[in-house]
Parts: sequence; structure tokens; C-alpha cells
Amino acid sequence: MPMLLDPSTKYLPYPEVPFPPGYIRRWPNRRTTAAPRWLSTDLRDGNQALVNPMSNATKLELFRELLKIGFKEIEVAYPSASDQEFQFVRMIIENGEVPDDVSLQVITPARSDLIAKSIESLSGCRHAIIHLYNAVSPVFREVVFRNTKEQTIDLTLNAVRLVKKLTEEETARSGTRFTLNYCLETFSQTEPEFTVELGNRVLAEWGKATPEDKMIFNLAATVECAPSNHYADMVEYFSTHINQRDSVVLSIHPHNDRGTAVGASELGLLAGGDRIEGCLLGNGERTGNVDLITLALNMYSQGISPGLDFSALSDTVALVCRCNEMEIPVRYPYAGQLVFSAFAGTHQDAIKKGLDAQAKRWSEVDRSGKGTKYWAMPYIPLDPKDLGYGYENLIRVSSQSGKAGTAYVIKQKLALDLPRRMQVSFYKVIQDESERIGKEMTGALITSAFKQTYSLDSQPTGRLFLHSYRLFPLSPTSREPSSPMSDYSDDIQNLVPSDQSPSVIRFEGELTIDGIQRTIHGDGQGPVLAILDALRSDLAFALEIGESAAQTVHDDSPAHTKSVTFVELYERGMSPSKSGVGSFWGVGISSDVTTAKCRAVISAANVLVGDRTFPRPKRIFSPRPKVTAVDSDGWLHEVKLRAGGVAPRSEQEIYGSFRVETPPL
Ligand SMILES: CC(=O)SCCNC(=O)CCNC(=O)[C@H](O)C(C)(C)COP(=O)(O)OP(=O)(O)OC[C@H]1O[C@@H](n2cnc3c(N)ncnc32)[C@H](O)[C@@H]1OP(=O)(O)O
Ligand SMILES: CC(C)C(=O)C(=O)O
Repeated sequence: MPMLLDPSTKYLPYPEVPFPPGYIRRWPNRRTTAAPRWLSTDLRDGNQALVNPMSNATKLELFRELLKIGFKEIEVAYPSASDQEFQFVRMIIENGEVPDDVSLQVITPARSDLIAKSIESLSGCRHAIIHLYNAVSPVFREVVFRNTKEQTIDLTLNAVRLVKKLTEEETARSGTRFTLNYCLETFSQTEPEFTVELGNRVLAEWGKATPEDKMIFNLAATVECAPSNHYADMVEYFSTHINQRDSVVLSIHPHNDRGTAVGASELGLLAGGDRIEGCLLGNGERTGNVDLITLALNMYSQGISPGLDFSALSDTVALVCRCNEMEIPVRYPYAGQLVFSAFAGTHQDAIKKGLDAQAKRWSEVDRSGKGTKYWAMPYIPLDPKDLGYGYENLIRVSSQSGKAGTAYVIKQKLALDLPRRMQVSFYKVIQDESERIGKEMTGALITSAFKQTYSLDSQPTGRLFLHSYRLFPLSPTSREPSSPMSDYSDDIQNLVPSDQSPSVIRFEGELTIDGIQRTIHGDGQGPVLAILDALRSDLAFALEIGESAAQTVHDDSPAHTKSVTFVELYERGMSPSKSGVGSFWGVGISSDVTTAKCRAVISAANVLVGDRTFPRPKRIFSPRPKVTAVDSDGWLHEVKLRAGGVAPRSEQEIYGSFRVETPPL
């Protein structure tokens, strides 16, 4: 059996940090209030862990990106590892690639030949950090170096002495100013008292750390072997015991073996860390270094400026992945493809409501000039727009989604605000389709299903298609309206000369019904009731109006607006349930408000029609419109209409202009 029943026979738990009895830890009561100093080690710790370490051209590309993001301290190489590494440092210095306010860091083991080469690589750099390391934990002392504690201290101090001598000589030669960064490799697995003893000996050997010119201690969790609170304890112990605390910078260098490098870093910073070493997207040995993007954005989402700019995060991610020849998971914090997407219905509903409420709140701030545009959004901890993403992927629809998600996509793609009952109705269409195809309903699939369902394509897709129509005012006594007056009465004012205000109008529409052209007509108070009357009297299709709603949408510019009508219909005698079962919705869109209404009725009728058969035409109706104007694009016709089919009485029967638009969208 590979896994042990009692793993304590094989693995030891982490030891306690020797705080005195009753000691009250400081880090649990602190809050992060400012960004730390950042050190990117993408070009060193990241690079050394790659399957194919970067070429110098690739390193240069990544170096420039790091500068663009705003790093001021960058570990650029392990110059003693190869001539290529050495040449990279020379190249960026000699070619003026290093801005004056940026410090280059290079790493060296505590070996004299390699120290010399590393310092030589930095000649001429304005400010350099020499990063000297040796592992100090018991297992390394015993197994790798076969050293006692004293021998470890000697090895370290010899190296520090050499670094001091060679850097001073180099400063005299080229003016390069050096800082020592001494790394206790495997710090987190070392006896805390020994880390402090070694640290104080190094500090004394260096002998020139001041509050103005501090030396750095790198407290590495080379392998993450314990929970984050243990690392925080280790850092706090070192921070509270090292001499000259005001003359040293504590740098933390967490790895991610337990998957908690970000948490360890955050606690390590509370415990006394001033500076953090890591890589973009957490590249690095084994499970990687701590991810600096996550850390920085965690701070940002707490209202703390990280001093690093990830405004074009997807570009940064693409570049880093290309340089490292690695992908990241789609659920990777902040940077993964799916992290700003909700598929689950209740999440989508909350986000949609959150966005609407926030838009209202923020516009109030804009209007009044008072208040703050705080981000308060269910499920989404940070505004994706801050990272250069849009909101288009916030809601993605699958069989796990609900009405709100579908309605959100329609709003995003077609700018249509579906009435609530219509959302429920259309959602059923999408859910059925999603289950049928067993895949995500993309924005394109949803909009296409919407257009198909509501017959919004310019070509006939449903059984009924309205080509054109005419409306005529009738004398109030000539015909009884088929239903009570609805809220469409205002159309009458738009449609008839102001000196006569008949309450009843006639609708004559040219439809294609199952591919055959047919004219239907009906009378009613307003176009909607008139068209319903036409459907009832000529097609035996008796429908009632449920709810309705209207909005306008802008085409390309605010000047080009279109009217949208949503109408709910149900078959006469079948009242729909509260939740909308038994009713059917339609949508009509047109630059003309009346046309939008007529189309909405035909659209809903199309949803309702099923496979019913229609009676044959009772009579042929052939009005003769007189075309007086055709728009330059040939789409809008301005027509003067005679009341065809209604016995002409006088010249008064020539009515005003009615716009009939051929394509529906
Ligand atoms: C935790 C970290 O990430 S530390 C950084 C690690 N990065 C790298 O190793 C990448 C670059 N490294 C290299 O190119 C090579 O390892 C070199 C050029 C540095 C050294 O190469 P080599 O001389 O062939 O030695 P090798 O790679 O086998 O290293 C092992 C030797 O270094 C010693 N060593 C390891 N770390 C250190 C150190 N920090 N200080 C001094 N000696 C060290 C080992 O004890 C061993 O010595 P031994 O041969 O006397 O037993
Ligand atoms: C040498 C140090 C800085 C290191 O890379 C590590 O401990 O992981």
C-alpha cells in the first residue's frame, strides 16, 4: 500500500518557533496598508526551472515587460552558470536597457570563483544587488555540505568578506553601487535561533548596513513544508531578534509546494517582510515561486496600490506564457480565462442585478459629483475592466444557467431589455437547446436562437411574415372594436391627420403565410388591436394581449434610434398562469414605432402558431398605394395611401404618409 496508515512514522511535523511563554504574536493583529518592495526573479529562479531556459532575446523581451509593469528590482541572471547568462547582464547594461531607477540583482553561490564572475558581470551598472546564497538547514548542513553550524557560518562569512572586497573594488573601478542580499536558503526549515545567529554574524561582517544604505536578508521558504502561520512565525522571530533592524530589509521568497505561497507571503509581510521575491504567474522551481500578479492584485482589491501595473493583463499573461513556454489553468486567479465568468444561474442573477444597481449608483455619483464609485459586486471581487477585460464574458450560459444569464447576454449582444416574463419564456428555449447540444450556449448561439424564435431575421423564418401594412382611420361608428382600448391609443394620434380623430383604424397587412402571399385586414382601436382583429377574422387565430413593454435602441449613433415592442399574447380563452405558462412573447423592431408593434404581434403569433391550419382567404384585398418617396438606400418607402378596400368617399380618403420599412432589423 503506497500511502501509510500512520504517516507520522515517516514525516515529522514542523517544529514550534521558540517564542517565550505568553508571547503575543504581532502579525495576526496587523493589516497590510502599503505595497512591499517587489523583486521579480522571472529571469533567474523562473528561468532556471524552465524545460527550455529562455534565449537572451526572449529574456530581453520579458525584461522590458517587467520594466513596463513597474518593477524597480529585477533579478536578471545567474551569471556564473553560463556565458549566455553572463552576456545577458553585460548586454542590458551596455545597451542602456536599464533605467536609472532600476536595480539589477544577480545571484551567486558562496563559492569564490563564482562570486568573482557574478560581480564582474555587473560592472557599470548604476545600482546592483549581489544575491549571495547558501543553504543552512540541518538536512543541507548534514547531507549536502557535511558542515557543522560553525563551518556553515565560516563558509558564509568568507563569502561575505569576498563579496565586500570585490564589490568595493568594482565600485572604485566603475562606480557601480552595490547592496548585499544575503539569502539563508532553506530559512524556513532552519532552527530559528541559528538563522538569527548567522544573520547577526553576516550583518557584522558586512559592517556597513545603515538605515540609509540597508543590507537585505532573504528569508527563503525554499521548499514550502509547513502552513503559512509557521512561516509568519519564523519571519517574526527573525525580525524581532536580528540586530540593527532599522538597517536591514527583510525580503521574503516563498515557494508554493503546499499551494499556499500567496497566503504565506501575505502573512510573511505582516510578520515583518519588507520586500518580496517571486515570479509572474508563479513560475519557478517545482510548484513555482509565489505569483506576484496574484499578490499585487490581492492588495489592489483591498484598495492598496501595488505600484505594479496590470492594466493589460491578458497581454502580460500571453507574453509570459510564450516566454516560459507554459500555459496557465483557466481558473488561475485573476489571469485564467474563466475567472471573470459565471455559469451558474443564481450567480448570474446576482451579477446582473449587481451591475444594474452599480450603474445606477455610479451615475448618481457622476450626476451629483458626490460620493465614491465603490465596487460592490456579488461574486466578482475586482472590476475586470481595471485589468483591461470587458464584461462580455462575465456571464456565460450553460444548462446550469437561469433566465437572468440569458437576458444579460441578449442585453449585451442586442441591447434589448427583455421584460421579466419574457426572460422566463425565452430562457426555456435556451435551456432546451443547451440540453440538446450538451454544450455552452455562446453569445452567438443565444442571439441566433433569439432571432429565430422571434422571427427577427430579414428573411421569413416563421410561418407568418409581415411584408407591409397600411392603416386607415375609420369612422367610430363604422365598426365595433374587437377588444377594449389598450395602451396603444396614442398611435392613433401619430397615424391620422389631427383634424379627425377616429377611435377605430383599419389594418391591412401583406403577409407571407407558409410561403404564400396573403392580405389580411381587421379593425381595432390602435394598430395592435386592429392586427389582432385581422388575425382573428381572416385567419381564425384569436389572440389576446397579456403584458407588453417598449424601449428604444440606438443603431450606430444616438441619432439612429429604433423602437422595440415586446408583446405577450395568449389564445383567447386560455389565460396564462402567473409564471407565464400558456403565453407567448413576440418582439418587433423598427425605426417606426407602429411597425415595431405590428411586427411584435406577428412575432408572437409565429411562436404560438404551431401547426394550425388557416382558412382560405375570403376576399382579395388590393389597395393601390401611391409611392411618393423612396429613401436613397432604397429601404424606406414613403407612400401615400388610398383606403383600398374601403369604398372611396371623396378626396378626403387620401391619407397621410405612412412609413413602411421592408427589412425588419
Ligand atoms: C534554491 C535555488 O534556487 S539556488 C539557485 C540554483 N540555481 C542553479 O543551480 C542554476 C545555475 N547553476 C549552475 O549552472 C551550476 O550548478 C553551477 C555553475 C552554479 C555550479 O556547477 P558545478 O560546479 O557543476 O556544481 P553543481 O551544479 O554540481 O553544484 C553542486 C556543488 O555546489 C555546492 N553548492 C551548492 N550550493 C552552494 C552554495 N550556495 N554555496 C556554495 N556551494 C554550493 C554543492 O555543495 C556542490 O559541491 P561539491 O561538488 O563540492 O559537492
Ligand atoms: C536561493 C534562493 C533565493 C532561492 O531561490 C530559494 O531558496 O528558492
